[in-house]
Amino acid sequence: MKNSVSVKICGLSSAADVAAAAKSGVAYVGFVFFAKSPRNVSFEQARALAVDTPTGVAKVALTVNADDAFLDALTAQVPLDMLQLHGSETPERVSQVKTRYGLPVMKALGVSDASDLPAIDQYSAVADQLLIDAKPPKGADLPGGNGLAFDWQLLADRKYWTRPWMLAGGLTAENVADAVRLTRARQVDVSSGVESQPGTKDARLFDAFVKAANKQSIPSLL
Ligand SMILES: O=C(O)c1ccccc1N[C@@H]1O[C@H](COP(=O)(O)O)[C@@H](O)[C@H]1O
Repeated sequence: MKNSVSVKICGLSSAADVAAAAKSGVAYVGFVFFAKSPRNVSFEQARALAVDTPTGVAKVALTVNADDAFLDALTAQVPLDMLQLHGSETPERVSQVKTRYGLPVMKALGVSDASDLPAIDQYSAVADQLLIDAKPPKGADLPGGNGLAFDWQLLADRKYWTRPWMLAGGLTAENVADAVRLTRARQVDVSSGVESQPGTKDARLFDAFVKAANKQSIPSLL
């Protein structure tokens, strides 16, 4: 049966991990293009991984405040299905990227308290998808991928967002069912939670994560 909560595993850097993620039933695989990240991959590495990604699994490139020169080179060299903008890109920049590259754009937005929620609406008007992640701690090297969760209760009473959205931040096989139940997320994203150490995925955790994400799913009426 098809998973009703779509899972993205981010920060993949080996062909074996991409194959294992696809076998676990993920909807998306993510490749990180951010030099400071332990999950950073080169365009050449990503191209090889993307070419081998099974049809039906969307290939997402995660970038952080990337300029046009970087995105021109990335999109020319790596076959992609989506761009994930994980920096402080403005709504105007999201629109520019969408127009220039003709790819769906997912904008990541950090949440630590209720005051972070109104800004999400501005992006809802321009991005194809939203990714709601924990805000990184002050002074952190990485704007995401820190294995930190935020208070999911903040999303429990949210008003309707007009775009599909994904929940991220500190998710693991142990907590993702609770996160889905509280937030009613239909898509979840994980990186650190399926790793044995930063940057090293543990493919044995992929199945457990995908299963746990779907544990609380509402049964289909069909
Ligand atoms: O994973 C990274 O190294 C990374 C680097 C820069 C920006 C975002 C990054 N990861 C994204 O962060 C979230 C949450 O990750 P985690 O599960 O808490 O480790 C996820 O969207 C990753 O795609």
